[in-house]
Parts: sequence; structure tokens; C-alpha cells
Amino acid sequence: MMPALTATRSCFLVGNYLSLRIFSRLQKSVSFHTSLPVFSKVGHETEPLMLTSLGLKSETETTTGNEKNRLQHGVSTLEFPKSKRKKVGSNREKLVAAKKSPDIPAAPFAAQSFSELGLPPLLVDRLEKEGFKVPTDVQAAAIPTILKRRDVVIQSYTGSGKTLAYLLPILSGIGPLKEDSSTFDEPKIKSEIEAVIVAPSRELGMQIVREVEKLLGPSDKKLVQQLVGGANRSRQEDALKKNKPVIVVGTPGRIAEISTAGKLHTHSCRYLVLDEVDELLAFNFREDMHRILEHVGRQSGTGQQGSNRSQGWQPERQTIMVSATVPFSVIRAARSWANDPLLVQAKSVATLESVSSAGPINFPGTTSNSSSSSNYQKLPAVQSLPPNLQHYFFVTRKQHKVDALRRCVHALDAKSSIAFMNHTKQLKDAVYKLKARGIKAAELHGDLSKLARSTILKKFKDGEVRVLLTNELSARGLDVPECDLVVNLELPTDSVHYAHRAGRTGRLGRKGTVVSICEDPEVYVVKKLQKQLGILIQGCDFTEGKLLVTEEEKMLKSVRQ
Ligand SMILES: Nc1ncnc2c1ncn2[C@@H]1O[C@H](COP(=O)(O)OP(=O)(O)OP(=O)(O)O)[C@@H](O)[C@H]1O
Repeated sequence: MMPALTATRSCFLVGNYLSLRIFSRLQKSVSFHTSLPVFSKVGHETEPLMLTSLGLKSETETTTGNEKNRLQHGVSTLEFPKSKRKKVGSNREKLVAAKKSPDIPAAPFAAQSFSELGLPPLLVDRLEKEGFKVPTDVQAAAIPTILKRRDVVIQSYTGSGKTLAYLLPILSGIGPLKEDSSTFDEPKIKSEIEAVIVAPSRELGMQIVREVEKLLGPSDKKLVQQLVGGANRSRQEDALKKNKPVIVVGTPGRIAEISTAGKLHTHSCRYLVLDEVDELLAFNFREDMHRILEHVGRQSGTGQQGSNRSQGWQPERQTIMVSATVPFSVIRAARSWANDPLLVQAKSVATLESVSSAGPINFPGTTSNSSSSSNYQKLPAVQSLPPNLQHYFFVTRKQHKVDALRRCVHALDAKSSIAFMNHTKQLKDAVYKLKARGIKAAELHGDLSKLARSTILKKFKDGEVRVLLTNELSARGLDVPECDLVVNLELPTDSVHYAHRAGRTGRLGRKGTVVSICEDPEVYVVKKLQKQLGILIQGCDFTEGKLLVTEEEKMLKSVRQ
């Protein structure tokens, strides 16, 4: 049973701006070609708004927060703050008691009930049956806002419940659970899709489908159709024809492909969700996303530019953009694709304009031109990482990394671990070595078939696989609540990738540990990540089956010997 922690009831002054939805403004806002630069090469234009630049707590403040977390982990305050480290002798090494606790110490639950948020009784009943009794903070903020038919950018840390934050208001408006479900036959006759949900990976797409199916129940689960790549396309097209779903969830390529073939009718679609929107802005999705944005929620479907734009765009389409990380490119995309969008976070709802009033913005690493960014001002503090994570790094030689992973899993007595690597070949070798040492390990990466991927994922979720070795494929969205350890066996490329990888553990307020296993010359990268993310990443060692916080100098000395 989930303990519902009571949080301060937030009051959101979200006016009804529907009357302000001026059609001409919409035409301007959706003019795709003027906004093409939002698609960017990975790691180039999509570089993040660095969290520190978004007003994240200073190092001192963060340390205070970590202090609290550490106490929960039984770690002495002697180890902090950083400035005091040198004064402490070798006896300062403290045992990290990685107690396994079934409780959820920092569950981000809001004070409201789901019914208070304006959801229809049928849907609230269904939620109760599925064990969802209290909304999380981000759900409490997002649901009423979306119900007011506002376009939104939802930003909240990984594992805070963003999926239901957008699914619930959508299911309030369409399908058998909606407010006035007696009119539900309508879409079946029209054979029109009413909601399109786009996700960057098959796994995430399928996970969202399962979430919708769960809410719809067994008799109506065919009202959601997955359109992910790697699966049989003609079977998906047949299912669209036969089942007449109201919601489709898929990857950009497959949705665009079936839409181009004229087998997907989305012109009067009411909702377009872009989950992991910053990833969807990557250059490789550009063409497919272009097609989706041009067609979903568009009345006239001739696909011509220019004249159609003036008559074809539906002001009713709601655009919902979601991610734990919101780089500048997402803000720009939201301004182009959505209609007067609001930024929804765990305890706040604000217009993008009002967000722009606190001082000049600084976006380190972005290549946005100065004219567009000069209008921007500082966003409020943004947290992408769950609050209850402990971050460590361990230095070793390359050839000892897999063994360090094994020792780490044992030291923390981790039941369910995800280890990230950047290259598939090394990943396979690592699985082989772990299995040889008696650890139930499996690999998950893009070279595997869709069936193999879902089989492995199922085994991992069922606890049959203890260590899942994977690459960036699994960094986003993957929800395995039991995952108690994330290991970077190879370091992520930047702080955004670190945040999404780390976010596979510590979900919905649970405790979690993140360990980066690196080589001596990579320690500066860890330091950089620590600074950019505003977190503390402590050096550690695995001795006598325990994780010990250790002095960095000592650790480096032992590696260099
Ligand atoms: N109100 C709730 N009560 C109980 N559990 C919930 C509630 N809302 C969501 N959950 C559960 O919390 C977990 C995390 O939710 P979800 O995957 O939506 O997080 P997220 O914010 O989208 O994370 P990510 O950024 O990693 O995609 C899921 O297992 C989900 O079923």
C-alpha cells in the first residue's frame, strides 16, 4: 500500500484563457517551417538548460538537502560539507547502511484526491481499483490545467508520475471513462483518432500503452493501439481498421509512416502528447515529427503548406509536452507548436511569459541565437532528479569495471540493478562476465528484436534478471519501481543523460543509489556532472561486501599503484 504523504495544497491561479485563443495567433504558433531549427543534432542544439542556470540550489543548499538524505541512509555528517573533507582522517570512512525498506520516504503526493481535481467518477473509481488513491504533486498541478484545455509543458523529476498527469485528463475527455460516457459511440462511427501520444522509444511507447490499457480495463483495452517500430506494420494497420481505437501511442517513425499511407486518421484529433519531448526534438526524428505536427489535429488533410495552414489548423488540438529535462529548444518548440502554453511543475503552473520575468536567462551550452534568447529570462528552480537518490563514484581500471559492478551489487545487496554502457559490444562482454560469476544478468539494446527486448524487460520486471545491462535505449521513461541501483559502467555524455539514467531508480519517492564506475582520467567528468546537476557525488569503495564512502585522494592512490 502506498503511504500518502500530505503535502501543502497548492493553489494554482490558472485562468480560463480559452477566450484568448485567437485563431490568427494559432496560425502563427504552428507555423512549422519558421521553427525548424528546434530540431537539432543530438548533443548540439538540444543541449540542456543546465539545471544550475535554472536557479537550482547553490552547492551549500544542496549539501543541506543531501545531509538529510544521508541521515536517512545512516551516513555520518562528518563526511560533509565538502570543504571540511580534508580535515577528517581515514577513520572518517563510514559504512553506508543500504537498508532495504519497503516504505516510500519521500512520495510526492499532493493533498488532493483525484475526484477533487475534476476527474469523472468512472475514472476515479477505476483509479481506485488500480491502487491509485492520491495524486502526486505534478498530477495535482497538471490535471486541472489540461482539463481547462490549456496547452502545457510538463516538467517534473523522473518517476514523479508525469504519465498519469497527462493520461487522466485525456481519458476524462475521450473514451468510455469520460464525463458523459453515453456519447461514446461517436468516435467509433467516425473512425477518427482522438489522442496521439508520441514517445521516442518502443519500450516507452509500449509502457504507456499498458498504462492506458490498465485504466480502460479488459473490455475496452483495444481502444488504445500501439504503433511502435519493429513490430508488424500491416498487423497494426489491420488493428486500426478493426478496433477503431481512440488513442494511438507510438514512435515518430511508425506513426508518420502509417499516416503517410493514409491509414491513420488524426485530422480531428483533440490531443497530441509529446512524451520525452526534448528527445523527440533530436535531428533523427525531424521528418517524422514534422509530419505528425502538420497532420494531427488538422481538419483539412491535403497536406499542402501555406493556404491550408490558414484554414486547416484546429484551435481545439491540445498540445502536451512532457519531460524531466526541459532544454531551451523545448521552450522554443512549445512557443512554436503549442498555443500559449503553460509550464506545469510539481507545485506551480506559470505562463512562459511570466516565467520570463525574473532576470536575464543564461543557457550554458545552448547555441540558440541571441535574439531569441534575449527575450528570455530566468526560469524557476528546476529539479530533474528524484530527491531520494544517493550518488557515488568508484575509480578503477577499465579491465576491472565489470568486477567492480559485481562488488557494487553485492555491497548494496541490490535486488534490481540497471547498468548503463555506451557500446553494445562491451555490453555483451559484461553480461558474459557477470553470468560467469553467478549473477543473473541480461542485455537490452537496439540490436535485439522487439520480441527479445520485451521478453528481457519482462524478466527484469519480474525479478528473474538481477542486473540489466543496457544503453541509452533504457535511460528514458523505463519504469521498474523495484530498481534500487543504477550503475554507470560507462559515463553518460552529459548531465541530461545522467539525470535520465539515474532516474530509473528512486521512483515515486523511493530510495535509490547511483554509482558511476569510472577510470582515473574520467574523475573530472564526474566532478563536472556534480557541479552541473547541483548534487553531491561521493567517492566510494567496496570493502568486505560493504559500500564505504572514501577519501578521493586515497581512492586515486590505490588505483594508480
Ligand atoms: N498517484 C499515484 N499513486 C501511486 N502510484 C503512482 C501515481 N502516479 C504514478 N504512479 C506510479 O509511479 C511510477 C512512476 O510514474 P511515471 O512513470 O509516470 O513517472 P515519470 O515522471 O513519467 O517518470 P520518467 O520521467 O522517468 O518518465 C509508475 O510506476 C506509476 O504507476
